[in-house]
Order: sequence, then structure tokens, then C-alpha cells
Amino acid sequence: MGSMSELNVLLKRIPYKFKTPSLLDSRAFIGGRWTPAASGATFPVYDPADNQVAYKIANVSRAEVKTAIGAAQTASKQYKQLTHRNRKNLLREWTNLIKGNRDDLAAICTLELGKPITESYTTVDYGISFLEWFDGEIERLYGETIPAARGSNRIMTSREPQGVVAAVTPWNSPVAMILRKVGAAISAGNAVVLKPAPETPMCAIAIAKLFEQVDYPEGTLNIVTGDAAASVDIGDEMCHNPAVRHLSFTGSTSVGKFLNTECAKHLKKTSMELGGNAPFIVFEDANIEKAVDGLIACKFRSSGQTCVCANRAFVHHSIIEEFTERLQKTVDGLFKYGSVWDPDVNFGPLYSSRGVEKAKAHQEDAVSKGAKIISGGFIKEDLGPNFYVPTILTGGPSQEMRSWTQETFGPVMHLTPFETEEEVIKLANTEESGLASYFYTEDISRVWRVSEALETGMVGVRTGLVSACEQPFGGIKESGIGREGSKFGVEDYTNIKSITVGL
Ligand SMILES: NC(=O)c1ccc[n+]([C@@H]2O[C@H](COP(=O)([O-])OP(=O)(O)OC[C@H]3O[C@@H](n4cnc5c(N)ncnc54)[C@H](O)[C@@H]3O)[C@@H](O)[C@H]2O)c1
Ligand SMILES: O=CCCC(=O)O
Repeated sequence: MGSMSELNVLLKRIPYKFKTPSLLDSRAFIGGRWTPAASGATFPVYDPADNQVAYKIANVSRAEVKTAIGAAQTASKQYKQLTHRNRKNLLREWTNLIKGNRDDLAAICTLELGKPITESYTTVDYGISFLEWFDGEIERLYGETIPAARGSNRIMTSREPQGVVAAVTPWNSPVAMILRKVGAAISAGNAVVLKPAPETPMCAIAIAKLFEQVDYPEGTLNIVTGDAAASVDIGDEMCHNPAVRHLSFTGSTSVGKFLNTECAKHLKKTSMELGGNAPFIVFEDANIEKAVDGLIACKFRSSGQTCVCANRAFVHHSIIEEFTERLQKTVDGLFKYGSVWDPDVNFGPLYSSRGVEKAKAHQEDAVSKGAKIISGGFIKEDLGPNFYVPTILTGGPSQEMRSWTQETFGPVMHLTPFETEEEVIKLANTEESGLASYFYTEDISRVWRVSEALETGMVGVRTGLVSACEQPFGGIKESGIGREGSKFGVEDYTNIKSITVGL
């Protein structure tokens, strides 16, 4: 772990007493051993509440990633021999440890991501829900029997583990994004080398500390930590090391496209959970009160930092005045700001000054093109440099704004009026991303028509929240390849083998 003095500084800066302080570690986890970087290099993790360095983490090199992949390869051969029931029992033990350490995990999430503590509990519970779901799925990785055209033959299929899965995760929901991906890969019988985001490596480390307590073969889960520059080397090794059979990535579309192209050189399987630009449509027949609540939940949870957050909001011109008024009143009265450790606080800072810069740039761009701020539009400097408040804009040519083509990934939202269903579907589908979309209507035939017309992998109808462990999560177009969660999320980490037997 880091030096005692570094750990003491960390523990003093937060009003929380860890039940298991050993979950805080600065080392990578390779082949079942906790290891500092061979070079001794570290990188800083910042507390988004004040941009101060909270802790320093091992900055590993490519050679260490190679070792981790080798360890995973050895482990995967041993691990795949276990029965599905054995695997399920191991997963259950890990899940129970995570549940038992829920408070500490939520605290780490608040520390490194700046999530208000209540929201951190939600993301930890969301992560746990995936493990519980996979626990049920492990024993349902069924094969099939297929009638053969050549009458004397019989064909059956089975689902086999793929071997070594390399996983790369983002900062925005560090417990859930890791458990949704790593939990599925391990449930399917694979070993994993995980590279967490440089902003949030401590959640990954704590999760591995709990994994270590379960009797998995050494090397079944490896954590390689690195800063932005080291991440490029780590990614390169993951893409080109022949032992890696599947690269599973969650993050931006630009990085996903790059890694997918590298993996294609070796025909490696990839899972790509990429960026969104979700349209949120309120039709003239919608229940306005419910639509306002849905939009707020969709746009402002996690301070607007999820890939499925509404990015472009469309409201029918006949109700936009009433809708906007209600939205503004609700937003202005809903959020409590303050210390992220206060359980009553429900809106936190952005993850870093980079998040603030992007939200600010989108706001300034919209205003320069004629938009008006009707709520928010500023940073609560008294709380810290990253506390951007929920911001709503109206007016101006939406399609010319940066927030039309780019994911804001922050709490800034612009409302666009529309006239007809046909027009709004066209507008919603203009972008190359296709992750989530939402709409509110009370008309049942419109429910089907519009759901089918929207070009996204997920559609929320009369709800602003689609995320759930049982729901296939993922996008189409440039939002990705594959699905996470649900039965498909586990199947993605298996190979189908067909066996033909002659009579
Ligand atoms: N579809 C989904 O399920 C989903 C979920 C969460 C976030 N996201 C998307 O993620 C983005 C925000 O996250 P971000 O800013 O961390 O994204 P990012 O793409 O910058 O980083 C994601 C991860 O990739 C790593 N990375 C960057 N370059 C790399 C390289 N060359 N090789 C290997 N790893 C590399 C980063 O260190 C990080 O761990 C948004 O676009 C958001 O929509 C998508
Ligand atoms: O950021 C994207 C994932 C968050 C979620 O699963 O709801």
C-alpha cells in the first residue's frame, strides 16, 4: 500500500471512518499479488470536491501488463475446469463480501469521484445487482440440440469460456461499470485483466481486495493501474497480446473506435459500450408532470455524467411554455448542495475541471448563438471549483450548437421545440450515436410507432431511467457493439462450440 503518511493524509481529509482500511491500497494486483510499479512510479488521484491530491497509485508499465495477461492465461485454464455450480458459489461469496463492505465502497466512490454519498450507495447497489443477476445466469448457460440434415448425425452446442478478457472502464460509475463487465466475464468462466480509469482506480482496487478473499485461482482477476499516458501502453498491450481473446471497453466513442481497430488486426472479439447523445421527447399528449420528473432524473442524475443521460430535449411547441415553467420550478427547488459526505446532499461536483470546461463550453456556445439561460448557469465556487449547478437553456438554433453533436456529459441542457412526430423522429435520429432515447406520450399506438422508429439500442417510454441489471444495456451505430447486463451480457463472454456426433 502507499506510505503510512499518505494514507493518514487521505483518512484525515474525509469525514468517514473506514471499517476496513485495508481496502485502500495503491498497488496493482497481478497474479494474485499486490505490487507497486517496478519503476516505483505513481500517479495522483484527485478529490473532485477541491481538486487536491487524495492518494497516489502505482503507474504500471507495459511489462507488468504482459505479466498480468500471462497470469490470467494460467488462471483461466484452471478456472474453466470448475463446474458452473462451483463458479456460482465463488461469485456468491465475492458478492457477499462486496455487500458487507458497501459502506466503505460507497465512501471510496465519493472520495475519488465526488459523488454525494447517497448517490454512491445507489451506484454500489446497482453494481451488486449485476453480480446477483449473473449468479442466476451462470447455471443457465445452456447449449442446444439441433436436428441435423444428415440424418445419422446429432448436433449439440455448448458455451465455453473465451480465456483471457481484457477490460477497460471509465470513471463515471466506477463500481457498477466494473462489476457489470468483470462480473459477467468471470461468471462465464474467464480470467480478467482490468484497467480502471486513472481518475477512479481506488474502487477497482477495493473490489479486487474483496475478490482476493475468495478461493478463485490466483490471477483470475488482475488490476493494472496507470495514468493517461500509461493507459495508452496498457491498451496497446491488451490489443496486441495474443493471449487476450476479448477486449471489453466502456468509454468514449473515439477511444472505442481506436481500440476496436487495433483488435481487428488480430480478429479479437470486442465489446464496445460507447458514448451516447440521447434524445428525450415530450409529445403534446404527455403527462407533463411525469415528463418533467423523468427528464430531471434522466438528465441530472450523477450530475449529468452518464452515457444514457438526456442530451437533446425536444418538447412539443404547444406545451413547451408550461413544460419549461414547471421544469424550472422543480429544478430550482429540488437540489440540495453542500458537502458530498452529507446524506441530504443530492447533487455533487463534476469529476474534474475537464468536465467543467466541457459543460461551460457547451453553455457559452449555446448562449453565443442566441440561447437564454432559464436556470443555473454557474459554478458554486463556495463549495469548490467543480460544483456546476443544473442548467437549462432555451431558444436559438439547436442544431447549430455543440450540444447537438457532442455529448455534454454534464448538467447543461437545452430545450428544442418541435411540431410533428415525423419531424422529431428525424431530428432525434440525425446523430451517429445510438445508445438510449426516451419519450413521453399517453397514446399507445404512438408508443410502438416511435419506439420502433428511434435508432437507439435502448428506449425509455414514460420513464427517464432504463438502466437495470436484467435489461440488455448497449447501443447501435457508433454507440457500440454488444450488450451488458441481462442474459446477453454473460453470453457475450462465451464461445459457442458445436459438436456433431455420428450415430
Ligand atoms: N455505453 C456505456 O455503457 C458507457 C458507460 C459509461 C461511460 N460511457 C462513455 O464514456 C465516456 C466518458 O468516459 P471517459 O471520459 O472515461 O472515456 P475515455 O474513453 O476517455 O476513457 C475510458 C477509459 O479508456 C481509457 N483509455 C483512454 N485511451 C486509451 C487507450 N488508448 N488505450 C486503452 N485505454 C484507454 C481511459 O483511461 C479510461 O479507463 C462518455 O463518452 C460516456 O458516454 C459509456
Ligand atoms: O454511464 C453509463 C452507464 C450508467 C448506467 O448504467 O446507467
